[in-house]
Amino acid sequence: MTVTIKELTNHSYIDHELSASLDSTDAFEGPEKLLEIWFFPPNNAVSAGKTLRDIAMDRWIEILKLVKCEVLSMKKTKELDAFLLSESSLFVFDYKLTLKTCGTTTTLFCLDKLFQTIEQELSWNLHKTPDGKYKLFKVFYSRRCFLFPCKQAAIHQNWADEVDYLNRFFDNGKSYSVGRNDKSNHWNLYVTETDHSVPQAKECIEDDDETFEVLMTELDPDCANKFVCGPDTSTSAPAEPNEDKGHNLGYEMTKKTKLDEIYLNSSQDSNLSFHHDAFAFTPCGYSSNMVLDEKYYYTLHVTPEKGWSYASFESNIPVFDISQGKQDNLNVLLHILNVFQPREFSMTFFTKNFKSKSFQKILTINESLPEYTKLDKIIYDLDDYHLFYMKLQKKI
Ligand SMILES: C[S@+](CC[C@H](N)C(=O)[O-])C[C@H]1O[C@@H](n2cnc3c(N)ncnc32)[C@H](O)[C@@H]1O
Repeated sequence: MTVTIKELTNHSYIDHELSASLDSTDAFEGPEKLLEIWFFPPNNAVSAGKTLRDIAMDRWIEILKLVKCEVLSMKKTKELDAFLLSESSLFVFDYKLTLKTCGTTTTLFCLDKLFQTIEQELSWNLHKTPDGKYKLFKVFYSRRCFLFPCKQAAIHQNWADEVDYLNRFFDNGKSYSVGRNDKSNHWNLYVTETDHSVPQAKECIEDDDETFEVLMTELDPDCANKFVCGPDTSTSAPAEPNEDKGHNLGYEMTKKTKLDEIYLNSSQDSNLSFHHDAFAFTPCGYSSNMVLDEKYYYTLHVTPEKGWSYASFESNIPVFDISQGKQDNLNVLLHILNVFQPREFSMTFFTKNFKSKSFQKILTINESLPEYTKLDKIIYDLDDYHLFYMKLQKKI
């Protein structure tokens, strides 16, 4: 069950007008700001009331306006809503969300409105400290160094200002600068200490949450070209009223580059469900969300322009477990590197389970990448997560 044309007409929401009008020819900041908020612990069963997935589309549009991005389309699955944005993606689960935005978006400016919306629309009583800061289960905010920091708005121009801003909302955050600072290509992380006072079900099942991210720069020009569609010269309307050119081309790019075949479980003979949504920008650029087994996602975003080419991959799929040991993150990484062939890339892997086969495999992953030299390799023991970071460069 790899990507099928049928899925093109299977959106829960689609903005055809926006899809037809997006165009950009300026230098573009591919590297994303990544915000992940866990309002309650995983598998939380405390709240029998509304969840984040009950927030209406027009509310999300208002919240995202503050971030300076728009919703292109959305797919609802049994356990998550996957939004494809004009600048990357938003994934909304019952009690957590992941917002990934690139360009000159102002990600953190949505926090106030987001919390207000949650309190008003969902009647959640978000816990606060006496000085009015939010006590949420866990918050992550991360990004690599920007390619064009001066183009960013206000607080996003430098990490210290972003941390100050986050500290206005949370009182238990820690900030890390990961990797060499002298090369202007390190990676930053802000993470709050897990708040165990947040109410949770007595029999809350501990989740082996893991996230794998690969951030690539200086893509091979031929590989990058596969994500260029050129100026829109067509005057004809899309074949189907439920389709638009951006989504049609996104589908074709996904198929041609085999980005729908990264995980074995998305193949025909798998019994797990697979949903996808992809968009090709004019004249170039690509974004896609893929959802496996109704609750796991992987997302890819590509800025192919020469001079600032960039591609990112992020996944919360526990590949070793879900494939019953047939596939691991090395196979996933090799597939991605083959599609983009970057000159440099960094990867991060978060897991709660230090002893898992996935984490043990990741620790030596560079030994299986003979074309690349390791620049940085760092492990952090963070509260209840372990973080692995590695930066690599192609051998000349
Ligand atoms: C949104 S996509 C993917 C961004 C992503 N963060 C990445 O990894 O590169 C960005 C690519 O689409 C192109 N693009 C074209 N029109 C755009 C628009 N209206 N908004 C954002 N990107 C646009 C950009 O020039 C860039 O090549």
